[in-house]
Amino acid sequence: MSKERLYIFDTTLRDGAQTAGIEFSLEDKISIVGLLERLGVDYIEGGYPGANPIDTEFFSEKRTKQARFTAFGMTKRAGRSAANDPGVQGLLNSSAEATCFVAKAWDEQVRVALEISPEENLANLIDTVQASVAANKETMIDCEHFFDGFKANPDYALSCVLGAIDAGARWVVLCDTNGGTMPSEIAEIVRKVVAVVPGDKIGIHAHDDTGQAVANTLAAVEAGARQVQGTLNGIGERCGNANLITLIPTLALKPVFANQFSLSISDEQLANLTQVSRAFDDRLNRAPERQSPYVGASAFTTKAGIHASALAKDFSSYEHVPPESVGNERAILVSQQAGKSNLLSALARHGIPVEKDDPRLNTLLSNVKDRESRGYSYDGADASFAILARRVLGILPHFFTVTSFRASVEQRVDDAGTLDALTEAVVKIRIDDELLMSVAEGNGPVNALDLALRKDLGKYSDRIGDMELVDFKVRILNGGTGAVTRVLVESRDASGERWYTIGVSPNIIDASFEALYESITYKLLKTEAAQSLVAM
Ligand SMILES: CC(=O)SCCNC(=O)CCNC(=O)[C@H](O)C(C)(C)COP(=O)(O)OP(=O)(O)OC[C@H]1O[C@@H](n2cnc3c(N)ncnc32)[C@H](O)[C@@H]1OP(=O)(O)O
Ligand SMILES: CC(=O)C(=O)O
Repeated sequence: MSKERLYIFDTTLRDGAQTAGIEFSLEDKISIVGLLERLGVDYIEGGYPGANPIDTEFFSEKRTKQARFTAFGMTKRAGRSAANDPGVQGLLNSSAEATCFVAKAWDEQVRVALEISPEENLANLIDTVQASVAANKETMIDCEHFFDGFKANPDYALSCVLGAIDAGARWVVLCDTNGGTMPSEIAEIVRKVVAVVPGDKIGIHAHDDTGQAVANTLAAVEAGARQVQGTLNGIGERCGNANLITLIPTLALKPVFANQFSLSISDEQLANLTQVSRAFDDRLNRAPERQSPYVGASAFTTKAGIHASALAKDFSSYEHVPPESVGNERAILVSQQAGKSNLLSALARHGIPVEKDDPRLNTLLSNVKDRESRGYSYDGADASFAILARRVLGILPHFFTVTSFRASVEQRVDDAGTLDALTEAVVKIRIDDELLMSVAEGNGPVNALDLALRKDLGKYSDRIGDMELVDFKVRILNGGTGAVTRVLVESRDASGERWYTIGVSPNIIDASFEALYESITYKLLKTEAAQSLVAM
């Protein structure tokens, strides 16, 4: 059976640009087009030429290679022709291949917000579509407030859809502008529209004000709409738009949709999904949501021992799709919720072979659970787990011994009252029979300790030369007098690998030093493995 085509329309650069706190530069826009083309969407709505200098420049040339480059704007204003409307002409004279004009489809809103009659609004819509079609643009109408308008006056809302189609629009997009419509209402109204207009001319644009934009979009598709609009990671006005990063894999992988529809997105492009979503967050300078469907770091992660045991036998036990289909990874964590299956999986990841009936596994498991009850948290500190495991299994090489360390912070106030801080750390270590002492100044005690510890590591110095501390997080557990401090250190080296180590103590300096010490130990373990490979 041949499949029906479903079109993906991205509005990250237009509705997404209406997100509070997000402003795209020209460079951002160009780079985001690159991400969208890696995914393979059909349409990229690049913004609103004429509305601001960046969008106008963006539309001065064609920015897409495969996707239809689409310009957004509003229908012509009352009292002038489309030819004399600079806003409409801005779109028609742009490099866009397609245009998408917003027109109100709720008669009440036409009277209140535009202060014109519904008939005049409809005439503006029709004139604008005709002008755009005459300019050779693939033309779309976004029917603003369509669902609320349909509930209030279905005849008027439908007359906007029919007027646009008769005037030559390729698509009419039904917008849940206020984002308050329920999936069952969306389905019912879309069914009524596709009873009079072919579904392959109808699109859906849903906002997420009740957290149901994706559900509303899927309901519209099931009811007959054939173009879906949305944004990367669901950004957009107020609570955002339908999240394409959730919609695309659902449409591509879930049999209820995949058996009926084909998309422009290939399996190879779908496997870029996680990378695209994370690269987009990077560009927005924000951390990716761990629990995002399909692409979050936790999307295919399990902590529970019972689940890890079943996953080891059959991945589909706790995975609704294979993680690699969307470019994500499976992870089985070690924590208080773990069983031996979690340990075996984590040990295998670190290249430590242990049999399931090895009695040392029970010792390791009780060690993990005991330490977690004291504040350690190994699910975020995999490198510390590798060190603990090697220690308990008796296979941790002895690199060096810290014989003492000290950090001091001195505040000096000069005669003018200016405060000057001096932070210094001293670390003494023993390597074989050699005693080494390093002193360093830093911008805080942890920085000074880190610098002192790494300053002279004797025969190991050249093995840690490329590592650096990337992030440092402190958390106080159990407030009050019994408080302990948990420190998580993130490190990386020239290979690009990042690793996480943890320290716990009532004293923040001790906790930090433990995490720093383990970070260096992990790096030495890495290089030890590399050296033994070279020696082989
Ligand atoms: C539901 C949506 O998300 S629609 C997308 C909304 N996006 C944006 O507005 C972002 C970009 N917008 C802008 O930069 C500016 O609003 C501009 C450049 C488009 C217009 O700026 P201004 O000319 O100063 O108008 P302003 O923004 O104050 O008001 C919008 C005007 O358009 C009119 N208008 C709104 N929708 C439409 C429409 N579909 N068709 C015709 N006119 C419309 C309004 O009645 C109002 O007219 P008025 O100035 O006579 O009162
Ligand atoms: C056009 C649009 O973004 C809306 O109606 O929500």
